Amino acid sequence: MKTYAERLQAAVQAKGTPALVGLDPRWEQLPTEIVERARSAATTESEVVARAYEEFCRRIIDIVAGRVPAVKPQAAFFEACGPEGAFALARVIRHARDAGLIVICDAKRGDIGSTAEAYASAYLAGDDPDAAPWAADALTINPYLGVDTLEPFVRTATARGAGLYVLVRTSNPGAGRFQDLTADGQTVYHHVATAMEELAAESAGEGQYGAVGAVVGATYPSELEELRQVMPHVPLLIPGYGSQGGTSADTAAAFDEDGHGALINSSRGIIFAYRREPYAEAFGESQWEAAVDAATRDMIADLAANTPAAALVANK
Ligand SMILES: O=C(O)c1cc(=O)[nH]c(=O)n1[C@@H]1O[C@H](COP(=O)(O)O)[C@@H](O)[C@H]1O
Repeated sequence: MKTYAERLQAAVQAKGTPALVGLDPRWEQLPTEIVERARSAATTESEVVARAYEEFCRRIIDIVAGRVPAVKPQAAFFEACGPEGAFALARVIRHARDAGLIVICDAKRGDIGSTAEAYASAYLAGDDPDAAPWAADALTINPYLGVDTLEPFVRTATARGAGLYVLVRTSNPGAGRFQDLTADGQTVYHHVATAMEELAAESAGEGQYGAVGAVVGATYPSELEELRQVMPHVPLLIPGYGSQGGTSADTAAAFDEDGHGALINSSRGIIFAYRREPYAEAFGESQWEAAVDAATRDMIADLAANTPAAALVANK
């Protein structure tokens, strides 16, 4: 069995980019053709929405699978349409895995240890897609309940070759209200980072990166720089690029000199590219898939031009 870090590194190297496409389907922004097809095929409103989300995400996966190493389905949007949404999410994850992509399920779970165990076995399939019903390679985790609640996730991840991304310094405007509080002379996020580094170093073995990753927002570049120093064994997931204002240069400190160590996520900026310039003018809604492809290529080029991810292209 390969570890998550090994599989991730191979996927990033093969595609030559750390770009991560976020699958955040939003009803009001879906192309009309998809909405209409779903309406004609389903009866209840939640069936219509779930069917539309599934088709939209499958088609995005088909476009980006040749270009990027990973996708990040956002569970919230699927959960919002009830049981049909849960089935749709499971099928979208499968489809992405069948397309050879690493799948990070963004469900931000976290609970007392015995409950965390159930979450871990539900989501963390790791190397074997049949090992869990939501067959993800990795899962986002909320660490607020304490390190003991992370241990069941770490055990399952290590046993199955799966990964975790623990919220350390989030991208939202209010992130600092709790995360920047200081205790024992350090910020709360710094304490969380120190604990994640210990867990990652334990699971890294001989390798540079472990199974325990961290989420750090692109919208806080100086915190990102600090956190990369604190967590040398921790693979990073960086949201906030694009729609939230983070730039490629803001993410540069996340990478090692070979261009590994971080995935940079963009969700709305890619999947709804047809709704914003320059893609709206160039493609429009009728060519929304071409807009997705162009926005993905532009993001890949931007990361290669302004971050150490350039080394991935050179070594491809
Ligand atoms: O865990 C995450 O992915 C996450 C953490 C964070 O600090 N900020 C953040 O935006 N996210 C997620 O990343 C995605 C960002 O979407 P866009 O702003 O559309 O690129 C959403 O699915 C968010 O839930």
